[in-house]
Amino acid sequence: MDTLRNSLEATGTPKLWLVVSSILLIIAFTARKNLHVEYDALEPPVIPQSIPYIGHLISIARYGSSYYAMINKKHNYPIYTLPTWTSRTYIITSPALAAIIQRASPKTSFYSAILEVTKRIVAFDIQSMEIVQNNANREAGDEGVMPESHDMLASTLGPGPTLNRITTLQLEIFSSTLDKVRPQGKEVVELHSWLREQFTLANATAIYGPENLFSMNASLINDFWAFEAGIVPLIANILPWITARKAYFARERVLSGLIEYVELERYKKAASMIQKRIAINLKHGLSKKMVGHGELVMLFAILGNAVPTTFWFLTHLFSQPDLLADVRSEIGAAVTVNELGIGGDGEKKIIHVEKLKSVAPILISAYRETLRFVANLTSVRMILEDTVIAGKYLLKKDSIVQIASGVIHLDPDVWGPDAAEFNARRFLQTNTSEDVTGKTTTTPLPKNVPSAAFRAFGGGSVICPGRHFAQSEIVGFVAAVVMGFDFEKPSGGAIELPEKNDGLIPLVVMKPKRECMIVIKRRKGLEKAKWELEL
Ligand code: HEM
Repeated sequence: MDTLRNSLEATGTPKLWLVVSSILLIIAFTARKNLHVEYDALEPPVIPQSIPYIGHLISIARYGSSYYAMINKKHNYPIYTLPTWTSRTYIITSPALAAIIQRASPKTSFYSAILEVTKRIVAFDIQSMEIVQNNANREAGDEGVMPESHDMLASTLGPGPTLNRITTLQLEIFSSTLDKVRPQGKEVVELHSWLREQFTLANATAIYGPENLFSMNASLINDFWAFEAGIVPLIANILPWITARKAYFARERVLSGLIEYVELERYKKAASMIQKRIAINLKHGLSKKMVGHGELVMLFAILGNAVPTTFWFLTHLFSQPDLLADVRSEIGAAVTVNELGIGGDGEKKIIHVEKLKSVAPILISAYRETLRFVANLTSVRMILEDTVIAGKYLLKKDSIVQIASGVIHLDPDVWGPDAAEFNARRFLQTNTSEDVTGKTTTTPLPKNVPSAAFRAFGGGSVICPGRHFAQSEIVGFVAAVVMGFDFEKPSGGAIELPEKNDGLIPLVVMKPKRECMIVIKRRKGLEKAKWELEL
């Protein structure tokens, strides 16, 4: 308890694992009798824990996703059971078993697993939870908040004119915000914060319209990221106004902005996917206030992974000068040049983002490799009925299954002996068919790697619907930065790759361990160029 007090006094916010472990320890000793869990001999092997009932929970809170890697190093099971509190979680580390679990089945459910977490993220009230949980697993057809919202997002964010409209707008906004970045001399920026600034308003404007909450009140941008940084303690929900003080009050302000957005019907100027989403929620009886709350999880989905993915994509490119030169030369083939008209100064250079798919295979391969390298999000499902998978593992009703993407992404048996290294060319293939012999293109998966092994966007019926948008915006943005700017260390020379933080609970793509200060400047000889992104 002294340690807990010291930690509180030193930081104002205690470390989550300390709070969780202290509280769980007290409850465990008082409620010992009710916590006994029987295991069936057919369940996956049980990993013993050092402290009864709570050992794994404390370790997950303390070591985050690296705890799964630690267990894997010791046991190397394709699936195992982690006893947790009054139940168990099954952890899958084999792509073959992941493929079985992510297949649509009435015995497993994504929504039953995530809606409780969503409730804690967005602070839904009890009535709203009843509404969103109603028919979430399509027991009675396709009506209900979750089925309708899922189908609508899958269609509006799938390839086609609606997606093209949002992407075009997003790229236009990036072109104009990047054009305003004209560093004077040796301008030093913290890269992650700089990217948050570039993405937050651009995404919100393209998707939530010109009257989005951040355009109406710019201070909410910092509040959104303060909420995001404290999302795990908010989900733990143990006196969050004390244990996650900064995030809790920042979320209150963002929620007020979202409620105002809905009440004043500012969404009427938003992209059609947001208009439709809000219409579905209102139709099913959510109050305007709770519809506002619901948009917080959407903002989190849009921004939470795109920003850190862009961070790693850029740092990998700028820390390897040879790779950077290769990528610049590839992107050059997707650029057309126009002289600026009267009053213009320099050249207008247009990067054609769709064209990058065919002319810039190393760039696209490096994007996928970045995702493999840093996306350690676990896919979760709830087991709705006792079920046996692969003919031998019994999974018990009401348990959670997690697919440990971080472990699968770095498994040498799946990706080869260099699995732990970043290889920008991993997703390249040389065509052998007669018409295009010798032409190098990007492949979704290297030879012999099963599709369930690339887990950045999850898989199965709930695979991330934003993946097409994410690729265009991230690849487009990175292409413009690479062509227009140079990054250097403040002390000079190529930047160093920051260390990944794998010690957090994996709700989003990994973040860097420390701040990453860089000098940003326009490329020599191209200082006056105006870069534009077109789909
Ligand atoms: C690099 C960027 C991104 C990554 C790595 C990512 C990753 C993921 C993952 C892992 C899931 C869960 C799938 C599963 O468990 O099988 C997911 C779901 C989701 N993502 Fe993304 N995402 C990204 C960008 C986006 C963007 C830009 C949007 C919106 C425009 C978006 C919208 C969603 C939504 C709405 C869901 C929930 C799907 C459902 O309810 O069926 N994501 N994403």
